Formats: sequence, C-alpha cells, structure tokens
Amino acid sequence: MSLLNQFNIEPEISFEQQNKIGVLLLNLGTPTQAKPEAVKPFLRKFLSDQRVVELPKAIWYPILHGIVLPLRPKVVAENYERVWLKEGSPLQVFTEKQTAGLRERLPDTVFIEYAMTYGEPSVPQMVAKLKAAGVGRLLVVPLYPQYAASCTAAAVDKVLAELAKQRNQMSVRTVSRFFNHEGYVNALANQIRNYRAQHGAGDKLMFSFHGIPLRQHKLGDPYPHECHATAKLVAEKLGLSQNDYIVSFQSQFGKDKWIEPSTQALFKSLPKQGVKKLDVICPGFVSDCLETMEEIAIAGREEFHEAGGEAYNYIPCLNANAEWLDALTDLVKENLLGWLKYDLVDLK
Ligand SMILES: C=CC1=C(C)c2cc3[nH]c(cc4nc(cc5[nH]c(cc1n2)c(C)c5CCC(=O)O)C(CCC(=O)O)=C4C)c(C)c3C=C
Ligand SMILES: [Fe+2]
Ligand SMILES: [Fe+2]
Repeated sequence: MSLLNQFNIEPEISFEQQNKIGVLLLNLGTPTQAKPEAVKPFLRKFLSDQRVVELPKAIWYPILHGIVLPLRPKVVAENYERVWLKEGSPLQVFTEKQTAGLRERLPDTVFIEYAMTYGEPSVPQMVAKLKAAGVGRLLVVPLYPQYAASCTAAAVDKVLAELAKQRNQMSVRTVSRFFNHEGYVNALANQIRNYRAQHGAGDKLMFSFHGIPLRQHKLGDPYPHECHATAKLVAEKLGLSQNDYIVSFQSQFGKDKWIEPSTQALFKSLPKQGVKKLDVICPGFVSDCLETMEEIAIAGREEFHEAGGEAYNYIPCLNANAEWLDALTDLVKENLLGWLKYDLVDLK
C-alpha cells in the first residue's frame, strides 16, 4: 500500500452517476460443493471470525486447525450431501431467488445484489460491483430477522471494511433486525396456518432458532429476547396459548454452555411429557439450509421418533414465498425512505 494512494481510486463522474441506490442482501455463506475440500475453506473462514468464536486466538486457533478443520469437514460434507439441490446449496439457491424476487418488486433504478459473509459472491466483490454501477447510497440488509452479533454484526463488519477503503465513500444504512416486522410476522403465521391446514396440527408448535453461546448473551447480545418476541407475535396471530408452543435453540457448537432450552434435548424429552405430535418451524432462518433441512427436518425427526414421538412435521422456511418477498420489499422500502422518494421523483 503506497502512502500516496491508500484509498481506492475513484473515476471522475457526475454526482447523479454516482448517487444511485443499492441494496445488498447478506447471508452467512455456504460451501460451493457438498465435498470436504469445499466445506473446509468455508468452515475455516467462518470459524476464524472473532465475532463467531470469541476466544483468544492463541487458545482457539490450535483447536480450530488441529481438531475442527481436520475432522469436521468430512462429517459436515455428508450432511450437506443429504440436502443438496440440483441447482446447488439450498442457502445459495434460496438467497438467489429472494434477490430475484426483490428485483421484480422494486424499480430498476434500485440496484440489488446479495453477498455472503463467508463465501461467494463475496462482500468485497459485490460492494465493488455496486460502486462500479454508480451506487452512492447503500442499504445493507443482513437476512437475519433477530439480531445476533455473530451473524448480523459480522456481516455488517465486512461491508464497513470495504467502505473504509473508499475515497468517495458511499452513504450507508443497515437493517440490524426485523424480528417484529409486521410483514415478516404475518408471512410466518400464514406459512404455519397453511401448512397445518394441509397436514393437520400437532400437539405443540416448536419455534427452533439457531443458538448462540450463553456468554455472548450475558455480555449483551439481545438475540434470545428477539427470538422469544418473534415467537410470541406469531403465536398471537395464530391465536395460540402459551401451552401450545415452545421456543428452543438448536445447532450447539463446541463445549461452552449455549442458550437454552436446547432443541435437540427437547426432541428427546417432549414425547415423555406426552407431546407425541410435534410441528417445528425455524423462524430465524429465512432460507432453508443445512441447519434446517438436515439437522431439523431429517435428524430431528429421527431423534423425536426414537424418543417415542409419533408424528413430526417440519414446516419449511419462508424461502421464495410471495408474501415474504412482499414483506422483504416493504422492509427495504421503509428503510429507503427519503432516499427512494428523492431518487424516484427527482432523478428517474
Ligand atoms: C460458535 C459457532 C457458531 C455460532 C455462534 C453460530 C451462530 C449462528 N449461525 C447462524 C446461521 C447459520 N449457521 C450455519 C451453519 C453453521 N453454524 C456454525 C457455528 C455457529 N453458528 C457452524 C460450525 C456451521 C456449519 C455447519 C457445521 O459445521 O455444523 C448455517 C448453514 C449454512 C449452510 O450452508 O446451509 C446458517 C444459515 C445464525 C442465524 C446464528 C446466530 C444467531
Ligand atoms: Fe451457525
Ligand atoms: Fe436475557
């Protein structure tokens, strides 16, 4: 890096040409193939981020490089194989569909892309693409309804790192959460209503969210409160009483204590408490992915049945559901207020 040119070189273009509006959807990332050699670099990037594993590098890196990365990719690749779609990884496929759905619903003057925090298309690549298209006002939408530093902040960090290199820096807005957004809550409630109308209702509805280490919550991460709030809002829409549903946290990773109750522990204990028919939905994921399709829809079903459960219904994520895409469009429009009006009225 030369001392005279530490920031990006900017082309000489008019204000109008570099003041367009961009929307960048963000999700976690996923391997390019369901193979250990593709899973390993994904896990390396993801689990090296201090937002995700908050241990001193001197302690964590020997475990990561000595145990996790040599052993985990093989098992995880087999899990990916079970859910892989013919178009690719489900997370990638559904994120692409959501991007296309948003493009259909917003004017062409708004440039819409998606990027992955740990994977392809990368955040640097997509911020550069939007910049080259003349975007000067960027709305960043991490596709995590409930704020968790390990996901939401990690995604935004990556965008801000790119902005830190810009000479003619974009304006930026971020959507840190949408756990209580009316459209999102309604779309979830209708997803459950429609599913139950077709397949019948279980004894209980489980809202299973991805977990986080308890320490992250104790240090101020509001994530579990936002998960409970989403579940309560959806339950109210459905007219459910507190006894009709349960909130739990899945995908525990590592040896630390994670927030509770654990989804996996409940699969084992619920049948013994008389819950023989269970419906499960994962509202923290707007796209079906490894964590929902393998861990909940496949492994969860087996665990529940082994423990004496009789009927198990996995209700899919919102994915490319039209009502959800309308809600996402509303969320984007609400957060573009002022920008969008100016652009549509004065610059179109
Ligand atoms: C300390 C580890 C982890 C934290 C904290 C964590 C939080 C977290 N993750 C998601 C969403 C997803 N996670 C996914 C996979 C995944 N997550 C972890 C670990 C932590 N997650 C690992 C190691 C993995 C990879 C699979 C495995 O090795 O078991 C995915 C799926 C990606 C896909 O390709 O399908 C998603 C999505 C959230 C929302 C969250 C915090 C709230
Ligand atoms: Fe995760
Ligand atoms: Fe709390």
